[in-house]
Amino acid sequence: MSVKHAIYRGLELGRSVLQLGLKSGGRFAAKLRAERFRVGPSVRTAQPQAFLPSRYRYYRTSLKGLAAQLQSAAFRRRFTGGSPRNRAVCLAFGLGVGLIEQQLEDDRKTAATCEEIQAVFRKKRFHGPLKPFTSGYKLEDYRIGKQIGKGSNAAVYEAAAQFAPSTESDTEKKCSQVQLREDKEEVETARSLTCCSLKSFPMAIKMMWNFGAGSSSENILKSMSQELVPAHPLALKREKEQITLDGQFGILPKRVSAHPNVIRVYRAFTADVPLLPGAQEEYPDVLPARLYPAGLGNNRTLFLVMKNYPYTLRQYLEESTPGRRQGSLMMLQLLEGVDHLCRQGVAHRDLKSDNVLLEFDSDGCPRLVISDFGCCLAQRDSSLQLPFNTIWVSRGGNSSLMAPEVATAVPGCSVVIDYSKADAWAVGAISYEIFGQHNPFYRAVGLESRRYQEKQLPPLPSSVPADVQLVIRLLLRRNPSKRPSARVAANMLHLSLWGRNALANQDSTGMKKVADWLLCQSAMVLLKGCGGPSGTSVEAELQRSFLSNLDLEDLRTAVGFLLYGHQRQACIVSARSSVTQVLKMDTLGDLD
Ligand SMILES: Nc1ncnc2c1ncn2[C@@H]1O[C@H](COP(=O)(O)OP(=O)(O)OP(=O)(O)O)[C@@H](O)[C@H]1O
Repeated sequence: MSVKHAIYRGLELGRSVLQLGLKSGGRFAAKLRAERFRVGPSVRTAQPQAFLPSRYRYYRTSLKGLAAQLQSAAFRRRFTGGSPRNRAVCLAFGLGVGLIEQQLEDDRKTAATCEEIQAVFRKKRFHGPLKPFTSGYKLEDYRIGKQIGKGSNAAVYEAAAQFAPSTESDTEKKCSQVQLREDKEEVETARSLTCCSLKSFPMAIKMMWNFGAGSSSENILKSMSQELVPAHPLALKREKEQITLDGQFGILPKRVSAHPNVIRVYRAFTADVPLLPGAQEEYPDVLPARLYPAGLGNNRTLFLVMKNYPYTLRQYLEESTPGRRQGSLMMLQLLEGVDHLCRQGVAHRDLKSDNVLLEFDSDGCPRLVISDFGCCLAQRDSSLQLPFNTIWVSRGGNSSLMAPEVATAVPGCSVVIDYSKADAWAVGAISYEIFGQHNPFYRAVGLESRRYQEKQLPPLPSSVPADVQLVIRLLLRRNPSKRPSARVAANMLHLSLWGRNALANQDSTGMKKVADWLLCQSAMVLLKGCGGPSGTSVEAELQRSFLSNLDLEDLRTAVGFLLYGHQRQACIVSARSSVTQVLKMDTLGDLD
């Protein structure tokens, strides 16, 4: 073996040890975090060694031991005393081990940076879009306007509080700003009409259709409990809450905290079904016999009060095609919303463009809000694993957008469906609609989530940024273990939108440049937050969401995916690259 070869082999060996080190380092990151919280919130006040978990300390000590051995006389005699080849191997191996130490130190610093940033941004909690109000637990508390939507389980009406006569509100101001920014004349006319309506009726009331739940409030709340997952803590009247918490009728479902991209239910109450506009023409069968003799509905039902949004995502996309940046921001909001739900142990299970509501921020950027939790999985233990032992267990709504692992599950005694990445898959499919294409899993294209092959996915237009195309392709991977989580996919979009410079000349192991970028980004978001209304823009909300959920491992995975995508892209663009090279990279990508 030549000296050149020997150096090469030594470095390879060192690199392998380094990679092993990084993997183990990652596994210990969570422990490291836990330990740090035990010691105290500030890293600077603790001695670096004090917050290292014991296995991590052991690991570092072993590596140090290894390095020491390398320097020991016996070791030197054995390897360095011989040929130049042995000396080269030894030198390179030592270099590898030195790199590990440095890498671990960098990792520790980056993890600490992530946690400090996270702590700062977690303190600023998001409060819902409507101003808090104290009344509103009865149907008579509201003025009800025209019908604004209808699904298979409910009709939705615009509403205003009787107890708060409408004044020049925030909604009004926002509307006029949106109107000013709108350039297309016809859209302007439609939107100003919508805005007038939103001004008079800033709320929406969803009246559930009640067939089988009976007419007692407890039974209604129990059978429609999933609708309460996005409910405000004060949504139910105190006594009702007590009955449902302590009474014989079981407990309320878990509830998710407020998030800019998840609907907030402000009030939930039961009341007698009223005869609302269009009821006898549009949904006579679900009315109680008192209102329509042939009706099959029960006398009482559940009402949910929310903010009134001017569009659903589907309606908006029927009249507009978002540009590159706006489309990326819209997709990112869905991923942030899904990640928020996942973290709280909730899977929506019925994501589609009708179940996403849309309004505009003060800059005219669409803000997306995930709504309709009627099919969600929200288990008390926050697990996203559903035992699937009989065909009577519901897999969720809308079978066209059911992730492959859900659609192909066959019931059996120890079968469990894992929903942790199912909503992220649906976001991948909806993203086609956001970028002006047919959803590949609807009739026009006709793929079936049960049996499609990834290579059958239709190409996206070249106007869609390459990173976004990569994220969509990854989200639609059949195998959930090869699919990024919503968090990782969101991180990829954040990095692509705001952190491209941090990725230049970056490899997936060293994260120092990314950590520096995170610090700059945090400072910028904090400054913007102090500067007034820009703090409530969609972009600012997204950046805060990202910074409050930082995790080194998720970030590293996102960087890895993006770098893989960039290399692949460079390979394709390069005139010299051969098809086999690109194919080889794709196989590698499939393996990670
Ligand atoms: N807060 C809201 N603001 C404005 N429109 C709304 C709101 N909530 C619902 N809608 C409209 O009402 C429609 C039906 O609402 P929703 O999807 O919640 O009903 P559903 O019967 O549970 O639907 P599904 O058929 O998906 O089960 C929506 O597609 C939308 O058009």
